[in-house]
Amino acid sequence: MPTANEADLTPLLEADGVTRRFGGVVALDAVSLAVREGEIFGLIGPNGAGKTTLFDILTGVQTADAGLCRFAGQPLPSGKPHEIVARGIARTFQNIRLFGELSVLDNVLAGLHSRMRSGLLATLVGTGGARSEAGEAQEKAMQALDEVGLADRADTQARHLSYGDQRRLEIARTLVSTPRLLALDEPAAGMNRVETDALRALIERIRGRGVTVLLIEHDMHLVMRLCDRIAVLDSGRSIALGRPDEVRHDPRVVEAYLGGGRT
Ligand SMILES: Nc1ncnc2c1ncn2[C@@H]1O[C@H](COP(=O)(O)OP(=O)(O)OP(=O)(O)O)[C@@H](O)[C@H]1O
Repeated sequence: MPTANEADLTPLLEADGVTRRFGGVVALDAVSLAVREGEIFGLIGPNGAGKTTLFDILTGVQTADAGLCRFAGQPLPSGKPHEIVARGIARTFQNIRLFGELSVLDNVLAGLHSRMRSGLLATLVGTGGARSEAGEAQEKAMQALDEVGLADRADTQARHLSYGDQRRLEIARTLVSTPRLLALDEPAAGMNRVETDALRALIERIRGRGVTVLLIEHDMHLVMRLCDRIAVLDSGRSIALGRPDEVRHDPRVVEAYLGGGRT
């Protein structure tokens, strides 16, 4: 049972009975969870558990067959990623999606242009309004790069960044939309321990600014140290939810990870 204090915490993002099928595969089977404002919430589970599918539905990349998602108490539009970004949810993807030939700064600006009033063409042509808007965008992009520790690499081509830095650049791209909730899909994938520790400090800094963080992650060392609460999915069902120390010792979780030789 939640304590009185815990019950008082308002959910920011809710999934309520979310179901998704692919032919005969039930990727999500009436999954419900609530991410509270200001927390770092981890979504874990063995391969194929349904984590990415849930992430995709919460961020409008896929639509649910049944169930509802709410953000700040309002139903989330289904299958409309741009509207969802406008509501204050930003996300990264499991596979890095950068423009390798563009500079680090331009990669962040590319994320901003879609939201600028003047649009990319006016900015390139250089109309007055577009110029001042472009100046603001540049400033915002540099702030985001500073926040992730990449300001000194602004002119470097993205493809020359280390893997860990590319992942941090992806986070910078999301920060320019000043999200209220940041959803990170396997942010530590492919990172070494030093990079992962830096990532953990970065995510804690972002949360320190009041941003709620939801992440999918396979790196248990990171998840257990970083997250306030964790939900565990297995075969499309939510099998456990709680603080890291509660989840770690839950027999259903141990079975999900170790049963059947899965990792
Ligand atoms: N586009 C699709 N078409 C058919 N089946 C799919 C599709 N996307 C996901 N699935 C299936 O749905 C289930 C959940 O997949 P999902 O990718 O959400 O799991 P996951 O927990 O993110 O796994 P991983 O940790 O390996 O990324 C799996 O059985 C998967 O094969």
